[in-house]
Amino acid sequence: MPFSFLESLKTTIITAPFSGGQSKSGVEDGPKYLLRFGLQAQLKELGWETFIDEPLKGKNFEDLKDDSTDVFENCKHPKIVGEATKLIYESVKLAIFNNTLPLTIGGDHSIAIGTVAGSFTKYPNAGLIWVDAHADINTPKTTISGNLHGCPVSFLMGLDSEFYPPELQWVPKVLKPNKIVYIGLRDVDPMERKFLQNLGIVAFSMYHIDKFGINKVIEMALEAIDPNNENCPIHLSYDVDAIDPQFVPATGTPVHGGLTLREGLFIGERLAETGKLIALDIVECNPSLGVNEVHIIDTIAAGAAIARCAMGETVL
Ligand SMILES: NC(=[NH2+])NCCC[C@H](N)C(=O)O
Ligand SMILES: [Mn+2]
Ligand SMILES: [Mn+2]
Repeated sequence: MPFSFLESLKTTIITAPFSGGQSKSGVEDGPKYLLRFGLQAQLKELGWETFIDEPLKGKNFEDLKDDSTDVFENCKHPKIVGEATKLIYESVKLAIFNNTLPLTIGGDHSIAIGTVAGSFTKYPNAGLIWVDAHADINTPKTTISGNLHGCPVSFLMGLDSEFYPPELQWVPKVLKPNKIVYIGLRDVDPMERKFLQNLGIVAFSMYHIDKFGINKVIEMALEAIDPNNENCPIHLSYDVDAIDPQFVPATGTPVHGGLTLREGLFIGERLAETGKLIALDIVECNPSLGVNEVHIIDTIAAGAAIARCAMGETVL
């Protein structure tokens, strides 16, 4: 039975118009564009009862990005990242304890600090599937860019926690290394690679997708986070830059050699089929980075299609 963790098909679309985890502006418009594209109506069409929560409403995080004092060591904007992710955390918790599936639409990937902390509070044995060109497991100590969207996984695991900015010390360390699996990696920093190796984190890069095919990779990913078949729930955190920039050009840190659009959507479809999805994030759609209208539409359409596929468009 699809979506076995839900009493009925209910979702809370949580808007996370936040760009403070990186330096390019425009990614805060992702939620607006996805909604304007008709995401809510499309999910209704699939049979979902939809609610909307806007936890960052009335906040002026974009203006606060100009505050040059909001730095900690080499981390940029820890104050606003701390505040925004906490609000998102509360919203995801509320949605998930109300038996709705939180669909959080970003915004940059730093927001996953809040979404994963929220979903794992209800489902501590959940597994996290991180679809991304990047590992996002830098710590405030290892980050080269200083951008916190490159660090959410480390905060959720509590890596290098003695170096955390005060505003991010609230983050519960909910994630164990054997409960995350990556799909789509192709741009991993040297220190990130060390973490993956030392912690034994299972990661399927583009190499593995070429070698085994996407279906086999997903089977192996599912097995990695739930080796004893204990019906572990799944949180899917989907950075659209996992998909090749020829299909998803309007994103902040594009990397060539990514998933085809079909491979990217198949991940969603296959996870819908498991019936175990309990939370979903779609992040890093940045309409401002489209060179033309087609780039913007392709990117937003892909973001919406990922959500629909993961929520049963093809297999419900
Ligand atoms: N969510 C993302 N797009 N992250 C990109 C991170 C890139 C790089 N590894 C960094 O830490 O800055
Ligand atoms: Mn990425
Ligand atoms: Mn990411």
